[in-house]
Parts: sequence; structure tokens; C-alpha cells
Amino acid sequence: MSKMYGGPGGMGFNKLKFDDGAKPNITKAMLARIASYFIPYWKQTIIVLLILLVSSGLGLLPPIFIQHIVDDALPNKDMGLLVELVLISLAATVASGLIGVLQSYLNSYISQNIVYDMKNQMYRHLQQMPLQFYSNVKQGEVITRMTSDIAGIQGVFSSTVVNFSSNLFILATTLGTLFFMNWKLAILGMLVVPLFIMPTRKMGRVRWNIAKQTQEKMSDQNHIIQETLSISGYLLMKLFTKEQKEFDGFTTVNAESTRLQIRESMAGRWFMMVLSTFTTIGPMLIYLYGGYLFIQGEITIGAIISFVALLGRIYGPVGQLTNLYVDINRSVALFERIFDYFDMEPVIVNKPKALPVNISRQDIVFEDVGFAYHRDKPALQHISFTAVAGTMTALVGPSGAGKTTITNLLPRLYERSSGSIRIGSTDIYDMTLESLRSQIGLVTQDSYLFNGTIRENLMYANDGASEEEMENACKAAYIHDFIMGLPDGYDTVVGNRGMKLSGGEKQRISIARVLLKNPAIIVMDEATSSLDTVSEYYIQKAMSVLLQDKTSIVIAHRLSTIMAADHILVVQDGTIVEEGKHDELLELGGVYKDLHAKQFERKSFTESP
Ligand SMILES: Nc1ncnc2c1ncn2[C@@H]1O[C@H](COP(=O)(O)OP(=O)(O)OP(=O)(O)O)[C@@H](O)[C@H]1O
Repeated sequence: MSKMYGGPGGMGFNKLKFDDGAKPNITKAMLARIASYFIPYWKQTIIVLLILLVSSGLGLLPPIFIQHIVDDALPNKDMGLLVELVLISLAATVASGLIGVLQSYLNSYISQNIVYDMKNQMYRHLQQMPLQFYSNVKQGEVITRMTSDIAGIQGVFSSTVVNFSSNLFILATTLGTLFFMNWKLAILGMLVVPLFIMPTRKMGRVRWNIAKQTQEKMSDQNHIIQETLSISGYLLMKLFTKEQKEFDGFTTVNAESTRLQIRESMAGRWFMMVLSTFTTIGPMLIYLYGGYLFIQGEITIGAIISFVALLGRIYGPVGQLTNLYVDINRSVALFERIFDYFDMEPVIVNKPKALPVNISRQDIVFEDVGFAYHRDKPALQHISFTAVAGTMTALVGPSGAGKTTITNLLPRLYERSSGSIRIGSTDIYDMTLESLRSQIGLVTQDSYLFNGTIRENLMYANDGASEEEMENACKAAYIHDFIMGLPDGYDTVVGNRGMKLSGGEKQRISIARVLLKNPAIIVMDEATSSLDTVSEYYIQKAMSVLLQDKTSIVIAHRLSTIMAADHILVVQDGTIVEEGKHDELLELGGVYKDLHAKQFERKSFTESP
């Protein structure tokens, strides 16, 4: 039942049940799992159930007293009894209203706390998901799951659970009373009940289908919003002038979901109309047969009136209970969609006996490592090399060769399929993920800065760092003077993804951030974008400080970096085809020489001043 999102030998992404339109599969295990969320609130749940039971009992009093009013108080002109009966009925109504307030509070307490628990569980779970999950999942789907699906759960308790119990209690107590009063009339009143059930089931099915389609359209809408109204999507849309096309797409989905919502509410209206017609048939039958029994002298007028009033308490709950089929399906479907997410195993986890390890000044050894994103298409094969402690190892090779993939295996963003990766003598699988990742600094090409101040972005690496340490890191990354030149200095807000800064500035800030983290190992993907010579000069200087005395693996795009490397690995088609120093590799006259001729001798890749 669990879904794998990766692991040795492949990274299959299973499509979620959400999209396949299947009706939820209501099993005992599923119900038990849903019930487990209510367990922490069992005390409140019992109080709610007790309140519902008492309310249903209190609700019986006014219709029962009608009989005494009509049969005893009125014919005997007994004003005292009349007032007494009316007051008791009134008191019962007020009491039931008052405990109803307590019940509403408890409803919302239980529902909101279950939502709170599930949201936390979901967030924690999504944090554990591997990178592959986020490359595969539709944009917007995670947000839909976190917000509308989990928020929908709050309605489950107040509508489904409370509705079900309260209708059941009302039905049971009222039916008992009716049969106790007169079983013949009770059976007659029940004759119309099957008439409710048929249309209710039919409408239930129709509404369920519409609800499902609405949910899908809402998810599509979220997807479009996420795709086109995020920074990168927005730029893509603007630069390819696709505003109208995107708008048309959005309008279509929007129109579709609006139409569905109208259909859903209208389906309910027709349904109510049909039901209300049937509810008038029952009392007619009672008047007819009850009238006959009265003429025969078998029952009183009060009994007939009381009976009709009680019958009114039957039809509502019967209708709602049959309709509950839709609610239950919808609720279980919500839980199912959420459980689908919970069941995806976070495949990259600590091994049971993993230990925190200090990895300073140790060699990194890849031995016959293989990896595949897709089971039948290996991305890496037989990767073996040693990155010697305190030295820089450069990875070079054509685009798509597998360089990024190699670097992603080290901090276990992806899991190797075969072979071993060791730091010193310890396999990275035997280290805790926390100790491994806390000692690796990753500088990616597209340095991600979140929308906050420069200070917040820097301190993210080490919130215990002092102001002085932060400034020293920025000085070492040659970005301090630039930051001080900004009107708000370190308190400057960088904008979404650091949009308000240039590529070179962003990369230097992210180098400062890694310096502040001060890890033993640096993994760097050098930016390919051509920077102006001054910017590039400063980045080179920042890099040399960053990599000093560190064990580093750098995906190198600049000749100056390659020349500075202690060891160069040439990657092609997922394997290492050559390795050595720059001069040795040139002399070899193979792939590296070609690459060098094509890539590094171009003017834009010349060394910085
Ligand atoms: N998340 C992914 N899912 C499936 N395939 C992937 C994924 N990431 C990369 N690949 C594929 O794996 C191969 C190696 O990609 P990788 O990014 O490691 O190459 P690279 O050498 O770093 O290229 P570049 O220099 O262009 O960044 C490519 O064929 C790529 O299409």
C-alpha cells in the first residue's frame, strides 16, 4: 500500500488516486485510520454524543405535550395545565438550544484540532519527501492538498459525524415513541419512507460526480495559478507573450468550475423539492387513517396532532441519513487523498544504526557507483574516484553528462542504486542525514534566496552566528562593501528568489552563506551565465576563499577554475572517461582536449583579470 518515490534501481512516480475518479474504497482499515485522528479528542467526542442524545430526547417533549394540551388542557378549559405544559415545552426548547451552543463549540474544537494535527503531520511529511517528488508533482497540488483537502476535513466532524449521530438518535427516539403511541399509525407513516430513499440515492450519486469534477477543476486552477503567477512562470509567459493564451486557459477552467458549482447547488435544490413533496404525503395519510380511528373512537384528536408533529421529526433525519452517503463518500475521499500522500514513503531516511559522524579532513570516495532516475535508463554507471581531503576536484563534461547527478548523490538528495560512497572510512549510509548534510555546503548555479532581508538569508545557514562573523563571511565573499552601499545595508529585502539582486551578487551572497555554515565539504555548481569581468573576478576571489583548505567537488565551467583544480574528472554519458590534471588531459588528446577546444578556448570563457 505504500508508494515508493525512488530508491535503488529507479524512481517511479505513481499517479495519485485524486485524478483517477474512482469512488473511495471504504474499508474497515480505512475507517479505523480515520477514527485514529479522533482518539485524542475522545472525551470531547463523547460529550458531543451525549449532548446529541439529550437534545433528541428534549426535542420529543413539545410534540408529546401537544397531545395533552389538545386532549386535557383545552377540553377541560384548564388554564393552569395549559400554561404549565407550554412552559415545560418552552423550557425543553431553550435547554436544547443552550446545550446546542456547547455542542457547536466542541464541534469546532474537535474539527479544528484534527485539522491542526493533520496539517502539522503533512508539513513534516512533505519535508521528508525526496527531491524527486518535487520534480514530479504538479505545481499547486501540494498546496491544494495542504489547504483545501485538509481544510475540508473540518467539515467531516461537524457535518458527517455529528449529522449521522444526531439523525440516528432523533430517528431512534422518535420511532420508539411513535410505535409506543400507536403502532398502526406508525407503520402507515413509514410507508412513504422508501419514496425518499430512491431519489436520495440517485441524487447522491449525481452530486458525488459533480463534486469530484469540481475538485479536479479546482486543482487545475491552482496548477495554472502556480505555473503562471510565480516568478519563473511569469517571466516565461511575458517573454513568449502568452498572456492571452494563459488567460484563455484559465478562463476555460474557471468557467467549467463555476458551471459545476452551480450544477451542484441546483442538484441539491431539486432534490429538496422532491423531498418536501413526499413529506406532505405522510401527514395526509395519518389524517386520513387517524381520522378514521378517531371516528371509530380508538384515538383522540390530540394523538393525531401529536403524531403528525412527531412524524415531522422522522422525515428530515431519514432524508439526511440517506444523503449521508454523499457526505461519507466525500469525507472518505478527502481522507483518502491525504492518506495517499502520507503513504508515500520518504525513501531517504536514516538507517536504523546511523550515527552522527565528524567528517572534517577526510577523503570522499565513490566506488563503482551507479544511479538511474528511471529504472531502464541509467544516468550514472561505474563512477569511481577519490576527492582527496583538502583538495579541489573538478567535474567537467558536456551538458547532460551526469555531473549534477554525481554531486546530488553525496548529500543524499538522491540515493545511489549501486556501489558505495564513503567519507573517510564511513559509508554515507551509516551517517545520520543531519550530520552528513550539516557538513556539506552546496552552492548551486541558481542561488536561491528567499524573500527576506540579506541578513535573514545569511543567518539561515547559522542562526547562532554573530554580527561580526556574518560581516566577515561577506567580506571574504567580496560582497560586504556592496551590501553596505545599499540604503538598508544588511536589512535590504532581496525580493522573491532574490530578484532584486544581480546573478553575481546573489552568488556571492550564497557563497557568504556557505562560509557562515563553515562545512568540511563544499559542493559547487559554478554558474554558467557569463558575468561581466569585474563580477567574475570577485566571484573567483570569493570562491578561492570558500574552497581554501576544504575538500571540494566543483562542476567547473571556467578555465580558471579547472586550472586551479587538483584533479579533473571528465564525465560523458554517465561515466568518467578521463581523469588527471589539465596538462595531462590535454596531452591525452581525447574527450577533454575536444571539450577544451570547443568550450574553454572561447572568448567568453577566458580567465578573469
Ligand atoms: N530529476 C530528473 N529526473 C529524470 N532525469 C533527470 C533528472 N535530472 C536529470 N536527469 C537526466 O539525467 C541526465 C544527467 O543530468 P545532469 O543534470 O546530471 O547533467 P549535467 O552533466 O549536470 O548537465 P548540465 O551541465 O547541463 O547541468 C540527463 O540526461 C538528464 O536529462
